[in-house]
Amino acid sequence: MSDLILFWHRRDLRISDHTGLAAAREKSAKIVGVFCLDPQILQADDIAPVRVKYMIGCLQALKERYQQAGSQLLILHHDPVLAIPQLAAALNAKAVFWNWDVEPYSQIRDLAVIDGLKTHGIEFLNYNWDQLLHPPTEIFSGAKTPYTVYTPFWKNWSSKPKANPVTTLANLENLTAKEQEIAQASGTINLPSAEDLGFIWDGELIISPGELAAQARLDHFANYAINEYQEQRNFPAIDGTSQLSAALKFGVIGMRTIWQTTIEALANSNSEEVNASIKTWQQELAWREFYQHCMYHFPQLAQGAYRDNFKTFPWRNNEKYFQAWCEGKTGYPIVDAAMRQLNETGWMHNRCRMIVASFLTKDLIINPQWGEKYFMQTLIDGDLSANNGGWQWSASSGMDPKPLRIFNPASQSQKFDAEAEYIRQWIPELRSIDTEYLVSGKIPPLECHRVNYPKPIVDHQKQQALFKQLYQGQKAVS
Ligand SMILES: Cc1cc2nc3c(=O)[nH]c(=O)nc-3n(C[C@H](O)[C@H](O)[C@H](O)COP(=O)(O)OP(=O)(O)OC[C@H]3O[C@@H](n4cnc5c(N)ncnc54)[C@H](O)[C@@H]3O)c2cc1C
Repeated sequence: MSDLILFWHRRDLRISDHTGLAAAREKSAKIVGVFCLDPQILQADDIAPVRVKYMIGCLQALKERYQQAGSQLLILHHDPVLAIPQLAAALNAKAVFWNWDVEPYSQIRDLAVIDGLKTHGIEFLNYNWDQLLHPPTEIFSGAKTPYTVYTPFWKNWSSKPKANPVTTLANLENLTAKEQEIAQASGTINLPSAEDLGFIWDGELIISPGELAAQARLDHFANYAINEYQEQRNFPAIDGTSQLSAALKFGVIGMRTIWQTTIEALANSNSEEVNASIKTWQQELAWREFYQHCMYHFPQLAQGAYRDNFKTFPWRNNEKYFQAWCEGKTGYPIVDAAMRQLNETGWMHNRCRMIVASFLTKDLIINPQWGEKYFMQTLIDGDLSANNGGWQWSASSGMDPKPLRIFNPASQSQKFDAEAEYIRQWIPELRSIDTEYLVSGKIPPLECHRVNYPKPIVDHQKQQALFKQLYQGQKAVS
């Protein structure tokens, strides 16, 4: 058996601050990366072309990083359950390493890959939780159960010491010429483009792919916006958040690196306000981990409502309303601006994600799973755990202890887009309309007609009353 370790990348598209790669490096210098384009994932109906384009860009960057380190990244386009063990066996690899993941599909697939490797007598190592600061097997309540409420989770999670970034790989050994031939004969291919795979995204990528770009984004955020994050993160017209979500989804930047940056920022801070801002950002990072822990411990979340009274909720599911919501044509300016930002860029501000999700579920009374899926079909950062967590929170169907949360689109606009800058940015036909009308959502019908903008498709007051009535009915039957 050779010294070769194949490192199977999935949501860890980088070589710096990578715990799984560091563990492999302790065993051998001959490490070759492999990424498998999984047809079962790519053929699912919840894939966003913009996300595939970003991922392919990250794979291109990862290829270059491997080359700089002296090795290479192999690409497969096949069922990994078969392709990974076959490639490892053909190359006579000593072992296959990868990082563990919380998603139900990944866990089942990984166990099947392990079985395949065992039949070839190939070692494997999969216990690193590289994408999290604390694995879901580490944070439990006093009763030794997983947390279902964020605040006590945060208290426990934040009190634990965090690991430092690990050393970046260098001076690796590559495959021999003979092994290159074997790899090719075993199904490795050149990296296809997103278009080759059938995913067409005509727009620009608003987030540059690759670990160097992610590091630059983190540095920029840590130098500027992090200091005012607590105040500015809520205003969608302001560039006040990190926009690191896509990089975090694909593991293009290490969590330890991010956390260390926050510790350095705290050390350099000279005011209580800045400290509070940095801590608020740390709490957002913890929300990400909370939702991943929840998905690991409660995989049924991926199938629908967590709370019993939402499992049989009588959603109205009006297809026309849903279409209007998707297209940003509901007649509610803040909702429409947000949906158009999503459709045009593949990203949406967090405040607006909450507004549109509340609107879909509480005003249009549409099953949150419809919205969750549409987000997955359009978001550059679409991620099962974070998306599901966000939708269950907004629909009140999840673990959030607050029983019912209904956002009023008008008061959300008045608070967070008081000058209607965000609305005007994303809805060009409304640029000439008075701010007061835009933020209140009460555009006179004649003005709507003049600029060819729809009148509100539903009445917020009536719909929220109806939703509450349906909710009370459900409580009574559950
Ligand atoms: C209905 C809904 C759906 C969502 N879907 C997704 C999704 O598919 N993918 C996704 O990454 N986030 C999702 N979020 C969470 C959040 O909106 C985004 O992570 C955030 O807007 C990304 O922007 P940012 O990187 O500038 O965030 P920042 O404010 O800079 O936060 C830093 C990082 O913390 C994490 N984070 C922040 N807020 C949350 C949160 N509420 N839940 C989980 N993680 C968080 C993200 O990784 C983010 O990049 C969703 C939220 C809602 C309400």
